[in-house]
Amino acid sequence: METLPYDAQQLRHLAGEIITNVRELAHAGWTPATSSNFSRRLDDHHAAITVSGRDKGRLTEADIMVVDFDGNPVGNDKRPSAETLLHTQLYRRFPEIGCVLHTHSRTQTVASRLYAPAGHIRFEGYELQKAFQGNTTHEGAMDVPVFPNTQDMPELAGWVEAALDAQPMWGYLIDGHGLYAWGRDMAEARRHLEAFEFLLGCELELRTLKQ
Ligand SMILES: CSC[C@@H](O)[C@@H](O)C(=O)COP(=O)(O)O
Ligand SMILES: [Zn+2]
Repeated sequence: METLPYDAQQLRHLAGEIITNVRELAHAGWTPATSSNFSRRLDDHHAAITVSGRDKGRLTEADIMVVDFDGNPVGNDKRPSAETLLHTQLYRRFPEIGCVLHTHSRTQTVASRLYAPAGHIRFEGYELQKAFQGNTTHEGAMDVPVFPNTQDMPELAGWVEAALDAQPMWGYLIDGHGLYAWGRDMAEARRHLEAFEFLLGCELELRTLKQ
């Protein structure tokens, strides 16, 4: 029998966790038309990630595959998410990161369009800023980068890398595309994702009300 370079039992556990959580995100309408992708760190060299193009609301174990941190399939010949590099760059750079979530909600997409010219969106004075790991107060500003969209993943990953050099962050937007958020485990990454969604929604609503 082939010996796999990762723990197959752990993969099954993480795949189950991805399937359950992503089904909930899909039912919230955050993964329209097969968009979005999701991953968990397996170990120091491998991640479990969604196969490209699958309906994220109906994932099964067959829709989760293993890649190395260069984005190459390991132990399978499936096609990993088109945006695999945006996941693996985080696992490679931050050993503490265990989960990366990418969604395409309407709120995220509209906000990305509105704030792309500024290059960031600022959250200031929200109690929910404390949902982000390390934040202990609503005081102070939190800038979430908004990158241009491109199909050139190494280019996009380069912009993300530069932003990570400049400031601690738990997520970013891509113009006309969606949101990336991450955390040490699934629960933390989801908390961050939900906090981003809520705060972006508040900013959009305030903009409308103020007009
Ligand atoms: C279906 S359009 C969205 C895709 O182009 C992409 O942005 C996305 O989020 C999903 O791509 P995938 O390759 O399935 O991981
Ligand atoms: Zn996407």
